[in-house]
Amino acid sequence: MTDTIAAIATATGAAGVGIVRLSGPNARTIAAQVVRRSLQDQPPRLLKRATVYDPQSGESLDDGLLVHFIGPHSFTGEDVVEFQGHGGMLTLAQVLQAFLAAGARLARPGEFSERAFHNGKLDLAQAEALADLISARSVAAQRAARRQLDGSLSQEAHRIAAELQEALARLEATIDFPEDVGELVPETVEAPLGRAAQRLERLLAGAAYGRRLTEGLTVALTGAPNVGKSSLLNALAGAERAIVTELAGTTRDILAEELVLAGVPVRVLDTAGLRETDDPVERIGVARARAAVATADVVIVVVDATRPEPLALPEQSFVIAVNKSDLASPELERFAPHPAVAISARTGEGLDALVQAVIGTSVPASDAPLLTRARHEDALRRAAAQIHDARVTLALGLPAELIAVDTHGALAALGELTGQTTREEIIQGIFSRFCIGK
Ligand SMILES: Nc1nc2c(c(=O)[nH]1)N(C=O)[C@@H](CNc1ccc(C(=O)N[C@@H](CCC(=O)O)C(=O)O)cc1)CN2
Ligand SMILES: Nc1nc2c(ncn2[C@@H]2O[C@H](COP(=O)(O)OP(=O)(O)OP(=O)(O)O)[C@@H](O)[C@H]2O)c(=O)[nH]1
Ligand SMILES: [Mg+2]
Repeated sequence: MTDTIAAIATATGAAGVGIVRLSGPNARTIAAQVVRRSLQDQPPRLLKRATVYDPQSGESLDDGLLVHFIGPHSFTGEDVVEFQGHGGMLTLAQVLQAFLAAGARLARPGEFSERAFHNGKLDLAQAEALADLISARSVAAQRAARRQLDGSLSQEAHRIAAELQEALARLEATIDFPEDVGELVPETVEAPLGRAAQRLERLLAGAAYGRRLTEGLTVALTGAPNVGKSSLLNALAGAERAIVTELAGTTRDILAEELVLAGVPVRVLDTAGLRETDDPVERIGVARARAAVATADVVIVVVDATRPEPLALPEQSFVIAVNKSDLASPELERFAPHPAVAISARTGEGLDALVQAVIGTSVPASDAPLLTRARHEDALRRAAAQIHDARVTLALGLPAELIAVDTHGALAALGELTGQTTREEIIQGIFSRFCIGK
């Protein structure tokens, strides 16, 4: 029999109210033992007062509200009981212990959502959206997660699948009933395949931005001393965070700022200017600067427009910011073929262009669903490649069987988005990265 699982569903820490949640076939009997009353005469989905008792000592642990849901009409699709008690680390932990002592098992991270998925309450993309919603660090990321949770991404996947099914129906009719259906009319297969390809392309166009929204980005500022790295950090933050002076070698420690740039959560690292120095403190700062730059997703190499010096370019993706454009007009050509943007940390000129270059992708304008994970993009790229193969095969006038194989492959890749065709290990990997109680 399926285990009945329990976990604290709310964040631990000082809080007004907190929830302990149970899900599984014994949820009601376990809860009845702990609150020492039957749930028989408590209607589902209705809150009622309840006191939780320690099953060993009989001592009362907390006084709160209890609600139960009868499967399949619950979040997980199983029987669910929630106790809403006083928040705080100790009380909720004691209530949880009482449920465990009465026969529940501690839930693994993501196990409630995993059960909701297996019971058809959520598809995989929606379950991922729940995790993304919880960890969203910008309003744009939160909105993307909400849209995905609503099922708009899944619906788009279903629309694409319907086009593929239409193509397959034509193909299979000519394969199975050649004498009734006659020759394949290529256009009847090409049209739905073309529409599917177009929809996929539109989704894939927003993938880079969507992934940045959920995953965020670490950006390091680097360059010679005094070029304006700290001034740029302050300009991006819109606040005087870093110390700025006209002295070279001002910054020593790494300063990290969590910003939201063009909707994307970005951790910006200001670092010490790179130079050879005898100052032992600055030397440590320079070593830390190099280490920080090595870990960044994108590096902004800041250069002073009044004395553009030769640069050591980083290994990873980077943008050259030619600063102090208010003092000297920057010659961007000298940095070709590398991406370079003229900016002034003082006047704010060029900062939007710099942010766009750093985010590395244009911000999609439409309200279309966004692909928010590498997993989605990978599955849809494989689907698009298979559709491409199917169309080529069709154009070459090859047998319907071959076109059908590619189209089936595309459908399978597409089904990974919603979990219809996703392997169990991958599904478990996805849920194991959720937080406890979700
Ligand atoms: N207390 C509490 N608040 C919560 C959650 C929860 O589990 N518990 N949620 C957890 O993420 C979210 C709400 N998600 C939920 C989704 C479905 C059902 C549910 O009972 N569904 C039934 C009935 C549907 C209906 O009446 O509209 C069903 O699907 O059959 C409950 C919560 C956010 N707030
Ligand atoms: N006119 C002008 N001055 C700037 C600009 N950006 C920075 N400065 C000036 O350049 C000097 C150095 O700026 P910082 O931001 O401290 O330079 P840094 O790269 O952080 O220097 P270190 O921390 O020493 O490596 C200061 O006097 C700033 O006011 C700019 O866009 N225009
Ligand atoms: Mg500085």
